[in-house]
Amino acid sequence: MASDRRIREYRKGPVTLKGSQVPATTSDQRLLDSDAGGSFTHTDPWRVLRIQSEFVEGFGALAELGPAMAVFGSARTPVDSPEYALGEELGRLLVEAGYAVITGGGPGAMEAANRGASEAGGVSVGLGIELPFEQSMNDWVDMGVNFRYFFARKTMFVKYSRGFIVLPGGFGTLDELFEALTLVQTQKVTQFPVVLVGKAYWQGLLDWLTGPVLAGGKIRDADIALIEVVDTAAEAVEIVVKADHDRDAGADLHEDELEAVRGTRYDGA
Ligand SMILES: C/C(=C\CNc1ncnc2c1ncn2[C@@H]1O[C@H](COP(=O)(O)O)[C@@H](O)[C@H]1O)CO
Repeated sequence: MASDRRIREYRKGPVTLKGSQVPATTSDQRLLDSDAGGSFTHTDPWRVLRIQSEFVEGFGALAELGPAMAVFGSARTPVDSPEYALGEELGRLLVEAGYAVITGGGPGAMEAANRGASEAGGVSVGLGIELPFEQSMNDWVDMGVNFRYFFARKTMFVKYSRGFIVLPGGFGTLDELFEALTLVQTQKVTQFPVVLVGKAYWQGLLDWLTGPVLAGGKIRDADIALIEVVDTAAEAVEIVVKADHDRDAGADLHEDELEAVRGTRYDGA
C-alpha cells in the first residue's frame, strides 16, 4: 500500500502532490499546448508576474530621476481655479529649487503641477493609473509610467520622492496622504515632510484629528506633528526643501561621526 502512494507522488515545482491531487498533464505540456487559450493570463500566478514587472519597470524608469518631490491633489480641480494656479506655482518653484515633480499624471491639480514643472524647464513625471474609464496622461507629463496596480504605483511615489505636498482633494488624495503618514508613523520610511496646502480646506480634517481622534487615543501628539499646513506654494516648497537639506546634513553628520568612531578605534588598536 505504501509503495502505491509513493508511485503516485508528483512534484510540481516546490509542491508535492499525491493521489487525486496529481494533475493529468505536466506544466510543460500546458505551457506548450497551442490550444491552451489565454485564460491563464487571468490567473493569480500570472498576475504576480505582471505585478513584478510593474516594480521592475517602475524602478528602471525612475532610478536615475534625481531628487524629486510629489504633488497630490484632486483630479477634478478646474483649470481656471485658484487651486490650479497654486499647483502650477508649486511645480515651478520645486523645479527652481532643483527638484523633479512627480504627480499621478492625471487632470486637475496633477496637471497643474506637471504644467508648472514642465514650463519651468524641469523634469515633470506622471505615475498614471489604469482606471475603468478612458484616461490618458495630461499633456504636461514629460516622463510617464503607467501602472495597473495602485499599490505598485504608491511604492514609486514613496521611493522616489523626498517629500509630499498635498493640495485639496478627495478620496484619492486622502488615500495618498494617509498612506504617507502611516509609513512615517510606523517608521517604514525615513521621516519626510508632508505638507498640506490650503488651510481653510484642510481645517475640518485637522479639527477631527486633533479632536476625537487624538482625544480617543487613536493617535499621539507626535503623529499630528507629522503634518504641516500652509497657505502658499512658497511656504510649502520652503518646508520640503529645508527638510530635505536637514536630512542630507543629518546623513553627512552621521557619516562624520562614523568616521570619527572608526578613526578612534583604528588609532587605539
Ligand atoms: C476622476 C477623473 C480622473 C481620474 N484620473 C486620475 N488619474 C491619475 N491619478 C488619479 C486619478 N484620479 C485619482 N488619482 C490619484 O488620486 C489623487 C486624486 O484623487 P481625488 O479623489 O481626485 O482627490 C491624485 O493625487 C492621483 O494620484 C476624471 O476627471
